[in-house]
Amino acid sequence: MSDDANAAHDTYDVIVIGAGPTGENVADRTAAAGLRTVIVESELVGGECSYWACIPSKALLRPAAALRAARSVEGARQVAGERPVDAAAVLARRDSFVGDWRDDGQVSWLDSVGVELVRGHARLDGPRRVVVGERRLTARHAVVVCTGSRAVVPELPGVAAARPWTSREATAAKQVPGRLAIVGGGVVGAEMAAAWSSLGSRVTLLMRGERPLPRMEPFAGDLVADGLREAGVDVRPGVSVTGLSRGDGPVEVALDSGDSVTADEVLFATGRAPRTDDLGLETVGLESGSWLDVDDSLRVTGVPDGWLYCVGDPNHRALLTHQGKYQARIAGAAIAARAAGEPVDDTAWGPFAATADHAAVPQVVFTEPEVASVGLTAAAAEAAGRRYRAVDYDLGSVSGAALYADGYRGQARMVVDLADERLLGATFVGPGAGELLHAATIAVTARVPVSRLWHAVPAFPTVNEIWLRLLETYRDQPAA
Ligand SMILES: Cc1cc2nc3c(=O)[nH]c(=O)nc-3n(C[C@H](O)[C@H](O)[C@H](O)COP(=O)(O)OP(=O)(O)OC[C@H]3O[C@@H](n4cnc5c(N)ncnc54)[C@H](O)[C@@H]3O)c2cc1C
Ligand SMILES: NC(=O)c1ccc[n+]([C@@H]2O[C@H](COP(=O)([O-])OP(=O)(O)OC[C@H]3O[C@@H](n4cnc5c(N)ncnc54)[C@H](O)[C@@H]3O)[C@@H](O)[C@H]2O)c1
Repeated sequence: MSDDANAAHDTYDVIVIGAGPTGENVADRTAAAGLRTVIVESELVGGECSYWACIPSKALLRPAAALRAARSVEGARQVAGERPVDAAAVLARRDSFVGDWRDDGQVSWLDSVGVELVRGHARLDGPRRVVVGERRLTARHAVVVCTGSRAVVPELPGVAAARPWTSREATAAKQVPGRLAIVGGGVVGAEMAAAWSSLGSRVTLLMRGERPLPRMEPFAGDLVADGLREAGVDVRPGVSVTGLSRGDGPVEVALDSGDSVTADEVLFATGRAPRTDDLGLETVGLESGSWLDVDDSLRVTGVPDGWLYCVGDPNHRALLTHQGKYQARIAGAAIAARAAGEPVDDTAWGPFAATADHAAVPQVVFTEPEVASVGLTAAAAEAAGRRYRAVDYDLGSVSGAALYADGYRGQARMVVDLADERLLGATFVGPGAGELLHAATIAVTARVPVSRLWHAVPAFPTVNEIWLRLLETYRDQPAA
């Protein structure tokens, strides 16, 4: 092939960097719109979510949840018995969910939707240009950064020699450590404490704040802390790690209280950083290693001609797979419309605006009890200066919950905007609460008036009857 032919071959309509769930979805959308699309991946097609995050973590958590569900119903309890999960079988099931860390299945899918794959580390090299090893790719319409995030480990004395786990090792470990210390009480810390304690580790959860899950309603963190303690986790709020030491044996984790914790492994679950270093951002006037600001059509702000997009974790809007995939659908539609010279109206809630990122982000934390939330918490509504009312109800007191599990314990809250009596947010905590969430997501997204929610009748006897109780409480008990 002549040099000219090679150059033409490496010109695409759209170049996507990173084949995690968000990159795959952008590429799928632009290819479906008839745009010649290439995706570049430096590790495994499927990204963090498929191999070291969502999928393996949920695979580790689910068997213990199933066993607890059986044990919480008289009649089934007697058959389920007292034994813990079979750790080897749980790890083997996890391995099968991650395809033994091989990406053949996802590569075939890319092929089936007409997206070309280039393996290697991509770097920007000026406007619309991307370099991958020897290959130089050029984009006619858009380059989309979908590079995800990585775990942040704080720089503490002795941390490197302690060989700490991050979320990667915590989701991929092949052996159950006898003792596991976890630093950080966010979502990863809480879920991994639940998972590894169910697999037989003696877990100590160290957190600086009062309770786990500090961004959620306080009752959520309190109920999760109770659940973890009942599962045998040593939950220690209000402590900071000051240093670590490790020789050939266990690791010693020193605390500001003067105490220390001895463990076989230590996991740092202390937040994420964007994978935007070593990406050539400086060649297009952006700061290397920074989170990338985007508009609602996911275009990076401050880049002339609007050819650069960023979808998923590195735009820092919501570090969640489903939200990144939503952004991918929006960005894909906007890229295709702009490429076709069609007008892109990015009015809120239109096809080219990721408006839900600002108003209705759902999340489920798969601990015992589960936490399911969408929209604003009461504290966030307060901080946003909204006139709101928080309505609380004991989730365990609805008939559906009593039938679902003996002694069902849980709590629900809805946050109502008093300006127009529509939902701003909702949180449900309890066994299986994740499955309650989507009705709330629809109510918050569609801004359904409370008066109309009265007509949305929950089936009897399901846990969804909580909606009726929350609405009755809102109607019958005037705000304090
Ligand atoms: C332990 C854990 C559990 C989680 N559980 C959930 C959950 O249950 N539900 C949920 O919604 N979210 C969950 N998350 C969050 C979720 O994993 C992320 O939000 C999601 O993976 C983001 O997708 P992404 O496509 O933006 O990035 P990623 O999945 O990180 O994919 C990015 C891809 O880009 C590639 N890449 C990076 N730089 C380059 C480059 N320069 N060149 C080429 N390729 C590159 C990477 O190799 C990677 O494959 C969890 C996170 C963690 C850590
Ligand atoms: N089920 C899910 O939806 C799910 C599961 C896991 C992760 N995720 C996503 O992944 C992202 C990352 O999760 P994460 O738990 O790593 O981050 P996070 O930001 O949720 O929590 C990190 C916690 O570590 C604490 N921390 C930071 N530095 C510390 C230090 N030096 N010492 C002690 N504590 C420290 C922070 O105060 C915070 O509470 C989250 O944004 C979450 O949305 C989602």
